[in-house]
Amino acid sequence: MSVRPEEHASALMPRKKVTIQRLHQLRASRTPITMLTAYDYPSARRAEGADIDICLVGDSLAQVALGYSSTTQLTLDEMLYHCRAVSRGAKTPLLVADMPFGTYQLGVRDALETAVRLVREGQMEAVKLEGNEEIIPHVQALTGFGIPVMGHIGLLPQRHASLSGYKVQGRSAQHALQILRSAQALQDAGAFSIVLEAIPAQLAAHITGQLQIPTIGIGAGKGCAGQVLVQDDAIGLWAGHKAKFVRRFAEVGKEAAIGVTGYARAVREGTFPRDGDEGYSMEEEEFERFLKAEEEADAVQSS
Ligand SMILES: Nc1nc(=O)c2c([nH]1)NC[C@@H]1CN(c3ccc(C(=O)N[C@@H](CCC(=O)O)C(=O)O)cc3)CN21
Ligand SMILES: CC(C)C(=O)C(=O)O
Ligand SMILES: [Mg+2]
Repeated sequence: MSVRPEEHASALMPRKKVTIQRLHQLRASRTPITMLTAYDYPSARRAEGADIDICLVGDSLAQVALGYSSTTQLTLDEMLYHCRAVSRGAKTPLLVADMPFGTYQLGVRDALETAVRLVREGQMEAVKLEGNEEIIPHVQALTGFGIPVMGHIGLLPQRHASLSGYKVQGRSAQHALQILRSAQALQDAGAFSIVLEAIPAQLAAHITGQLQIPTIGIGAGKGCAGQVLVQDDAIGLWAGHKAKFVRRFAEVGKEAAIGVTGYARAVREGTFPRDGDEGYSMEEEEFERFLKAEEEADAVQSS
């Protein structure tokens, strides 16, 4: 197989920062956009190493990295802490952070304050908000001040209570139309891209065709301009619920369990560490001198 010129170049040269303009080029050339979550330095390094286009510090970290029962428990300070770690590990991908639940609902001013903190303290380059018409003023204000905004429509995990769970959205003609209108309104408000979560593939493909900005799907079929997954789902590290749209491209969780149980067993069996191996030693003569020195010091003290 021949190596395409851009692949060859990327192997030799430092990768070029992914910009919003670059995302639009990818969409125009029908090259699928890759987006993946990262919650910390090592996961960000993996995203960087795989040439991921957009690195998302998703509020899914609430469940996946912090053990909360839903994303609504996450605080802005917790999100900022993870954003800083990700920004140290991923330099090339566009860095996007979810606006945590409760950090934009109180008003446009609240949204601006949150987004400014994510950019300034969290070192993020763009923010993502879940919502439809009700967030249009927020999107207009943020983009008006030059903070790029990614929309997120369809299944909105921050609203799992009012949605009665994590369910596919837009299966009726009426609801599908509402989702299309939301997408158009978000584009008009200045969003640079929109995540489409858990909606029928036909609807996602139709919305993608109607919009100028790239759509990024999760459980939305292959007709989107790009795809996003939670990294822990993609590498088989998340042991919790597996949604229908998840594919595990590796089984890291199983490997990790083998490593941890193997370590515990070896320590208990006395096979780790081995004599001489896996440790440090000093010259036998020097150790003898040490024992003698100890003896002499003890003798001086007891006299
Ligand atoms: N590990 C992880 N991956 C995610 O994708 C994710 C999170 N956590 N946490 C925050 C939200 C929650 N998400 C979810 C959670 C569950 C389903 C789910 O189970 N959906 C059903 C659909 C059932 C239906 O209506 O037909 C499924 O069976 O896939 C979907 C998205 C997506 N986000
Ligand atoms: C799954 C993506 C779209 C997300 O919002 C998250 O990880 O929080
Ligand atoms: Mg999210």
